[in-house]
Amino acid sequence: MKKVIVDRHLHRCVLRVDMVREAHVDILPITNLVDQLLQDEEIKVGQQSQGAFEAPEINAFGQNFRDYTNAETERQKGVEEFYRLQHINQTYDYVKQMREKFSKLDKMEMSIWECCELLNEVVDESDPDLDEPQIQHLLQSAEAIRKDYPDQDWLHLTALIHDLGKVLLLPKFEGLPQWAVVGDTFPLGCAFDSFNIHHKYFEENPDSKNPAYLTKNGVYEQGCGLENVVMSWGHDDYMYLVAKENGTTLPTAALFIVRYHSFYRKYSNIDIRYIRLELIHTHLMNDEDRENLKWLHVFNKYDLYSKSKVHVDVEEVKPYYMSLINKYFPEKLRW
Ligand SMILES: O[C@H]1[C@H](O)[C@@H](O)[C@H](O)[C@@H](O)[C@H]1O
Ligand SMILES: [Fe+2]
Ligand SMILES: [Fe+2]
Repeated sequence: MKKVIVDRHLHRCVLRVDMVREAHVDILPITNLVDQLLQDEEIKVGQQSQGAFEAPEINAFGQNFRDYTNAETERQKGVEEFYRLQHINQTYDYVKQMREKFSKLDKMEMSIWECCELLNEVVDESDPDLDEPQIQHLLQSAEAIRKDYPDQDWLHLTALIHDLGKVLLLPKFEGLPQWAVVGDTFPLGCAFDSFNIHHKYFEENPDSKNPAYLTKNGVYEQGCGLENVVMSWGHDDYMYLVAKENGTTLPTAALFIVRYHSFYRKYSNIDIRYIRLELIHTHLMNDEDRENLKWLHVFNKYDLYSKSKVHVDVEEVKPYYMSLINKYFPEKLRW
C-alpha cells in the first residue's frame, strides 16, 4: 500500500485502515480502495489552495465526530432513539409512496435563499455534532469548500443547498417525523447491512420478514446503478427531486452529492467513511456512480468537519451565494 500522508485527515484514514485490519474485517478490498483513495487525494491536494481546511479532531461538544457508540449523554441517547425509529419505519413501500407524493412538488413556491432562511427553524435530532442553526451549517460547509476549491463555484452552491430538503420537517411541508427526513440513508429492497449505524433495530423492520429483500442484491441486479435503487426517504432524495425538476443547470456530480450525501457505512466504532467504504455497495453501483463518487468524497469532509461554533456572517457572504443561485437556478422553485 502506498503511504503518502498528505494531510491530517488522510493521516487518520491510514490509521483507520490499521484498526480495521485488527478487527479482522476482510481487508483486501479495503486496501485496494485506499490505494485508489490516495491517488485521488494526491490529485486533489494539487488543486487546493494554501492553508487548506483542516478537519478538526473533535466536535463542538469535545467528542469524536460521529461517535454513536457512547450513549452517556442525553444527546447520544436521543440519536440512538432516532435511529431505532428510522430503522423500524423506513420500508420499501413507504419510500415508494413518499417519492410519488413529493415528486408532485405541489407544496409551495419559493427561492433557494428563502428556503435557506426557513431551515433556521429546523432541528436535526440525528446529528451528534451539531446544534447550531442549520443556515450556519450550510454556510460553514460552503465557505470551507470554497476556500479549498475556489474555482469550482458549483461545489460551493452544492454545499449551500445540500440539506435544504430538511424543510420536510416543517408543518408547511406536512411536518414529517424526524425519522422520515434526516439521518444516514440506506438501500431498501435488499438485505440491511451491519455497517449501518445501530443496525440491530432493523430486526423490527417489516421488510426483514420479506424473503425477496433478504439477499445481498434483493430486488436489484448487480451493477444496476444507484438511480434504480430505492434509498430510504429523506432530505437528500427530496432535494435532488426539487433541484432536478426545477431545471437546475448544476452538473450531474452536484445532483449526485445532494442525493447520496447521507449514504455512509460504519463498522462498529470505526467510521468507515474515513476509508471510503461507501464503496462497499459497489455491487449496486455502475460506472457513472463510481465517477460521481469521487466528488462526493471531496464533499463529505466539508459537510462533516466544518461544523463549528464560529459563525459565518450571513449578510457578508449573501451577495456571493445569491450570484450562484441566479446562475444555476430559476428565481422561484416549486417545492
Ligand atoms: O445526522 C446527519 C444529518 O442528518 C445530515 O444532514 C446527514 O446528511 C447525515 O448523513 C446524518 O448523519
Ligand atoms: Fe444532510
Ligand atoms: Fe450537511
